[in-house]
Amino acid sequence: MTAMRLIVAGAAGRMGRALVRAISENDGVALAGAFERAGSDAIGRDAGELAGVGPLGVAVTDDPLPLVAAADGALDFTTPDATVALSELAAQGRIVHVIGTTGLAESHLQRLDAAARHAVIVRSGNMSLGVNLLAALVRQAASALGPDWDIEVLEMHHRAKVDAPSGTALLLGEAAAAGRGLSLEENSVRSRDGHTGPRPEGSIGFATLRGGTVVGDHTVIFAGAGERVELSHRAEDRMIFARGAVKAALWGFRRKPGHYSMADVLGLPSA
Ligand SMILES: NC(=O)C1=CN([C@@H]2O[C@H](COP(=O)(O)OP(=O)(O)OC[C@H]3O[C@@H](n4cnc5c(N)ncnc54)[C@H](OP(=O)(O)O)[C@@H]3O)[C@@H](O)[C@H]2O)C=CC1
Ligand SMILES: O=C(O)C1=N[C@H](C(=O)O)C[C@H](O)C1
Repeated sequence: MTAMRLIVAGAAGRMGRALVRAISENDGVALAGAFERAGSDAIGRDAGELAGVGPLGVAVTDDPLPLVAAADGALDFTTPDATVALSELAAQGRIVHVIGTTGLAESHLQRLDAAARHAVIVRSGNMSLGVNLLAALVRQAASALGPDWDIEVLEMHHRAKVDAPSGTALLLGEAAAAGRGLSLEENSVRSRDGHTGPRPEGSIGFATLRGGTVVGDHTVIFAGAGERVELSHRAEDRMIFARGAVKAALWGFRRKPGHYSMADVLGLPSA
């Protein structure tokens, strides 16, 4: 069987390098290209050397267009604007676009939906098996525990993370809201400061911590009268996300265009 040809966006980034490593360890996929932001110091360097797996004969470029034309899929953990631009190329090339990028606004999501008419988009705020299982458990707990249990989502990430709450925290919030039959948008409290007044009934709160090199910690707290239930996930290695992204690409290969989630890939209930 011929390997699925994958390209990596943001190949010099923290996740980009993990993605190149994940591709190099999986015989079902092959690295067909790697690109970075124009002006990046990584342009011209070998993607395998950047990733620490030795030379792979794939130089980092700054032009995704010819790469998309010769690929079956793209793995993309970059920025919202870069992701939307790549989704338009993925639609033209009718390829799989696996998106891990977080911090997307409604306007970005609308453009991804448009691209998903022709591309197979698999997008998730967290590509790990553990977090997607956690989301299913959170949904179940939110439904079983009932409205007098307050829900708070706590997350901590490394000092370089630029968006908050994390994509995972929002995914877990969506799962909790689905379990309660609520809209997250209408019930979330994303920050607190000063005289906030008491906690609005039925709200889902978010708290964000940043520091050091933390890969990603998430806890959903169900706080009842006199007791608490806490469901947690701790990511110890970015390879869990990268291997999940490769799995998503293989799942999406030759599937019909659409906007899918990691829950679809893993066969788990989605929020
Ligand atoms: N869904 C999931 O499972 C996970 C999602 N993430 C998300 O992935 C994203 C990236 O995270 P991380 O790897 O830590 O961040 P990094 O900043 O380390 O990597 C992002 C890379 O993308 C590059 N880039 C920026 N613009 C473009 C462009 N137009 N074309 C190509 N490359 C570009 C950056 O280049 P430069 O630095 O030169 O600007 C950088 O090398 C974040 O949104 C993060 O939240 C992270 C882990 C898991
Ligand atoms: O930026 C990160 O690092 C991570 N981002 C994702 C998120 O926003 O949830 C996933 C993971 O927690 C790491």
